[in-house]
Amino acid sequence: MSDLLVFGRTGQVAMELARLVPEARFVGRGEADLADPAACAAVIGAARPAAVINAAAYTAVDRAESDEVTARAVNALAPGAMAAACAGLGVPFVHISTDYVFDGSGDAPRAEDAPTGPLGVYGATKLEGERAIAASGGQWAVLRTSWVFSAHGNNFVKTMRRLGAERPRLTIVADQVGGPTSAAAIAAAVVTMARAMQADPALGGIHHFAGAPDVSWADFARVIFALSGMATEVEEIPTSAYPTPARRPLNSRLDCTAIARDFGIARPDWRADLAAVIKELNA
Ligand SMILES: NC(=O)C1=CN([C@@H]2O[C@H](COP(=O)(O)OP(=O)(O)OC[C@H]3O[C@@H](n4cnc5c(N)ncnc54)[C@H](OP(=O)(O)O)[C@@H]3O)[C@@H](O)[C@H]2O)C=CC1
Ligand SMILES: Cc1cn([C@H]2C[C@H](O)[C@@H](COP(=O)(O)OP(=O)(O)O[C@H]3O[C@@H](C)C(=O)[C@@H](O)[C@H]3O)O2)c(=O)[nH]c1=O
Ligand SMILES: [Mg+2]
Repeated sequence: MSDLLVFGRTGQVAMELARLVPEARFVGRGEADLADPAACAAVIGAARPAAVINAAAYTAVDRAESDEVTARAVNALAPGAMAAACAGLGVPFVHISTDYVFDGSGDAPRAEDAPTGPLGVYGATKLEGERAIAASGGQWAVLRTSWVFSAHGNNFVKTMRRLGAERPRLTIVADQVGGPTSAAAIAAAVVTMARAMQADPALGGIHHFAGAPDVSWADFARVIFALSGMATEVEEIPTSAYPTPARRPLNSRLDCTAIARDFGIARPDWRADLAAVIKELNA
């Protein structure tokens, strides 16, 4: 896709997009700061791309609690401005959102129309972004995903390998359950969606996409250590024993049937993707 414009250069998903569609135009912070929504719209207006993917966001969940103004500009106002600019050009806009728009109650996987109820500023501003995009009147899609990992940037896999190398035993929450998702699988999904939307103007809307099977962070950590050949022990703790500025949902399970039906995209097995990422980290 040579006429594709991507917001983000250095993030996990942006880096995987650069591998997948190197011919796309990648817009970094130096070219458009998402704290300045009008600047983002101006970049789209000047470039006149055939489709836009937004892979940039304010993802520091705890920091967002004390930095709400910036988090809102980046996660809500800028995506809204991007979607409006795409609507003006009549081109598809694909955005990425999060399991943190939900309150995490119960233990059933959530469908796209399940009631939202973010527990913190990050989730609340991401939800505001979804709503601003939906109000744009153009052709848009929002991919809600969870627990992203890759060989680049900050993520739980890299944190575990760093902490596990320093300590024989780690305490990890076992009552938060979700689907770890590789940035590579997300990149492939959003490119597939953008292409399909170009071909069919009726396609779009919110779609859930997460790796399978669902696991707790503690179980995820155990597989990270096993595949890394590390002997680090995992002690299971409840969320109440791991206080953080932002509350996090306990149940992050996403029902991913709609994306299979509408776009032919299946849930990726995170264990296979994790093995590939660990191989890359070891190389
Ligand atoms: N990480 C996760 O676990 C999850 C992420 N998501 C969503 O997936 C998407 C991609 O996330 P991921 O790849 O992990 O994100 P990362 O945190 O790895 O990267 C974020 C990207 O956004 C850019 N960015 C942040 N602030 C600004 C700004 N003010 N102006 C311009 N660029 C900015 C960063 O640039 P710079 O390097 O210059 O700061 C970076 O390229 C996001 O929408 C996120 O909300 C959804 C579920 C889980
Ligand atoms: C480092 C560490 C974390 N934890 C817990 C904290 C948290 O509940 C869980 C995961 O830690 P993280 O810092 O990766 O959590 P967090 O940054 O909140 O991850 C989230 O990021 C945003 C951007 C999303 O959209 C979500 O899908 C999710 O991936 O593990 C432990 O229990 N022990 C530890 O030693
Ligand atoms: Mg984090």
